[in-house]
Amino acid sequence: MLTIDAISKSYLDGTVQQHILSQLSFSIESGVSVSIRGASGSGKSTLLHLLAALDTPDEGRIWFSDSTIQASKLDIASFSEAQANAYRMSTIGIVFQKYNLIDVISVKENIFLPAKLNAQKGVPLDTDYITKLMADLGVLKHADKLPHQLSGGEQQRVAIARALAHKPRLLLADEPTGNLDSVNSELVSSLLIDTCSKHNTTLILVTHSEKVAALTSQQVFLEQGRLVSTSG
Ligand SMILES: Nc1ncnc2c1ncn2[C@@H]1O[C@H](COP(=O)(O)OP(=O)(O)OP(=O)(O)O)[C@@H](O)[C@H]1O
Repeated sequence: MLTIDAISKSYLDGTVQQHILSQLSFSIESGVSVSIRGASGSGKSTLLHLLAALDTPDEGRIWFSDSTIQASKLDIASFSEAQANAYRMSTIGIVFQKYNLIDVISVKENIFLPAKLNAQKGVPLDTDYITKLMADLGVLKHADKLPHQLSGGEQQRVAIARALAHKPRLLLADEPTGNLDSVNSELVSSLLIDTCSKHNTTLILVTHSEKVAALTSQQVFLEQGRLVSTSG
């Protein structure tokens, strides 16, 4: 379960304190997909950064527990630098709006690269699992191509495979289909949601699209850093 417990975050803008997230609380069962919507500037990416331990809240706690995690629960907001690095390396995966693929290496090498780097640090590399993942996401047939030889939707499916290759327990996706047309956006979002569900990976999906949000099992809506509604 992921529990966001009364987190607040503000930034200093010149001399003015900007309150981005204010006493935000909600929780998500393991393996469930959740969409986060809200107007531009409502704090969606800020929330994802906190969940990724890339930043810390001013107040509040973030807990993550899962049957695969040895500690009873992870206290994400209180991680040391080393704990945050280990968490980002093994527990979570991230998908961005920009695919961030390396254009001089093949699709297959892109997908395997982070998993291979993780393997050097002791995270097991499961080649059969990654190959199956590539097939499920429809990119196995493109394995030897360079990223620029693929369409935007295909490139994002490669980025999703890369983010899931080390079997993260939590996948954070920040407007992953924001660059795609609506048909591709729904197709890639469905694949993302189904793949996470199949592997019991909790998915947090930031989106502006009502249609994409409707595909997730829980919907959260932020307004000026506050939760205004949840459904599902
Ligand atoms: N590191 C930072 N320093 C100062 N201000 C920041 C920082 N990160 C975010 N902000 C501000 O926090 C506010 C919320 O930003 P955030 O990116 O979380 O919004 P968002 O809901 O994801 O918006 P969008 O839909 O446009 O991506 C914005 O006004 C932004 O300028």
